[in-house]
Amino acid sequence: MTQVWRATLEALDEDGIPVQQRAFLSLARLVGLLDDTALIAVPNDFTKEVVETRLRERVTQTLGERLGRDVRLAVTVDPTLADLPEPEPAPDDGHELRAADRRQQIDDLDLDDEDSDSDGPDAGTSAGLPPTGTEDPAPARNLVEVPGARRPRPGAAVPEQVELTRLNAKYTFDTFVIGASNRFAHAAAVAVAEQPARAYNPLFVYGDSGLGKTHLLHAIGHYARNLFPHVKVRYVNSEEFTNDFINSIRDDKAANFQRRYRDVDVLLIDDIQFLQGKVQTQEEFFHTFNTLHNAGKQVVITSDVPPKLLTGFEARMRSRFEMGLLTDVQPPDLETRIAILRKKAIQERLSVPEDVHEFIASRISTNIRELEGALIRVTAFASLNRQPVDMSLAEIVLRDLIPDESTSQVTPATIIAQTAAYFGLTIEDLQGQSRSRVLVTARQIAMYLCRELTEMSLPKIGQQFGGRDHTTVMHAEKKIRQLMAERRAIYNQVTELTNRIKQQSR
Ligand SMILES: Nc1ncnc2c1ncn2[C@@H]1O[C@H](COP(=O)(O)OP(=O)(O)OP(=O)(O)O)[C@@H](O)[C@H]1O
Repeated sequence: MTQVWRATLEALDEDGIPVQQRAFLSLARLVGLLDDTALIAVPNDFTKEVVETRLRERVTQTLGERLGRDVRLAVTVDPTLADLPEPEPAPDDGHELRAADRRQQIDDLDLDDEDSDSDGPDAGTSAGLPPTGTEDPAPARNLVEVPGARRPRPGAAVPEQVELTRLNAKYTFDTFVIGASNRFAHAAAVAVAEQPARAYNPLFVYGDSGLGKTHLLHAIGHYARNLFPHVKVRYVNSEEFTNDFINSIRDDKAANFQRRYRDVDVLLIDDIQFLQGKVQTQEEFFHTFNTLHNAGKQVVITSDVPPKLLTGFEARMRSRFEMGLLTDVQPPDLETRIAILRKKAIQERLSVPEDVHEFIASRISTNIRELEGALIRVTAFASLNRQPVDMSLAEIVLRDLIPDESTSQVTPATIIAQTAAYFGLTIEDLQGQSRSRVLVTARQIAMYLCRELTEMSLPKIGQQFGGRDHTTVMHAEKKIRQLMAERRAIYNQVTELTNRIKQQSR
């Protein structure tokens, strides 16, 4: 596959393809072929748009020639392609710096990540070129099988025409720690995956933010697909469902939309509370739900509250949600929190002594996302300072950690305003389209902090930043975590900024 793609690019080069367009193609990977459809993965929506519009014809023709048959292109976004190897860490830059110095620090880091912000066509880099991608072809991950498609091999994928969606590879039952707080929800989720539509239908899982609902949904999808390779699974956040619905009306593609959601065996719908008050979308979901349920297809729903407390929903909808099994997830007890940290440390290959796990688990009790965030902070600090992870280090890093209750007062407005002030930028800068290195990094830090310090969903955070896509927020979170582990300057900046925001929000 790699060779065919390389040959295609070489042929396009020889053909005299403009350098800008060539640069976009260097970010793309040929990840699979199914019948006459070639699946191309690109790192962001902007590259997808360019490949699908300006480059489609040339690529289709050249690739077809290399393969000796006619092909069609399907382009999918895989944000992991945007992850670039980083140069060596910068020296210690200290804490007390002015805004201009902080911007300079980012500029000095030699980050090559302008691609990370996958927004509109006017969002090009200063040179008008996308950055170069990694040379290794990244496998398209977590592609979910769809009607008529064969089960994808590892590293291969299925084309978009027959529908394709994503599951997070990390969210499996294997990586899910069972404790008293989630035992019932876990057992119900396993039962549903083992017997879609025959165990409990719908399965409705509710509970506060960061307690593993999304994790369980994805795990159901993975496990069901492993057991029944031909099962068609679709995971969707209810905000994406809403956007998809609105777009389908706008583009007159209602039939496509209905096929996408009704022609599945297992529909996993996350955070249903976001449909609150959206009358038309609810109506559409109601029909989707009924169609699937009547056809003996599985529906799994998550929410922050039980159906009875879902305000802004019609009674007929709430009663549908109660037809199957209701289960909640509770904050984990201390033992479960420690077990989650242990598992996370093993997963991320972090060496963390037992007393540090216990210390972190004792400090953070109500949100597993925060628990993981604290572990990452401690280990990142240790690696930056080339120190072993021990209690005294953990105490220093978590000293300023303000108890959970206060985090609910942190708003995205505070985060954006504080981040702008910290870097000497304007709020419009952070919400706008500029892709200078400093702005991209500052924006990513603000997105990361929204993810860490608020309970907002990815799409909601994206909206706070000029209507950016949820994948941009996901990428920002990952990027900043990675930078914090590798760059002392970024670690210091994020820590200092976090403290300011928390002080401000007290
Ligand atoms: N029991 C568990 N074992 C291991 N990891 C867990 C567990 N529960 C949650 N996590 C981890 O905690 C993080 C937050 O979980 P998740 O996103 O599933 O929460 P959520 O309930 O869907 O939150 P939200 O309502 O904000 O979307 C994820 O990284 C997830 O993998």
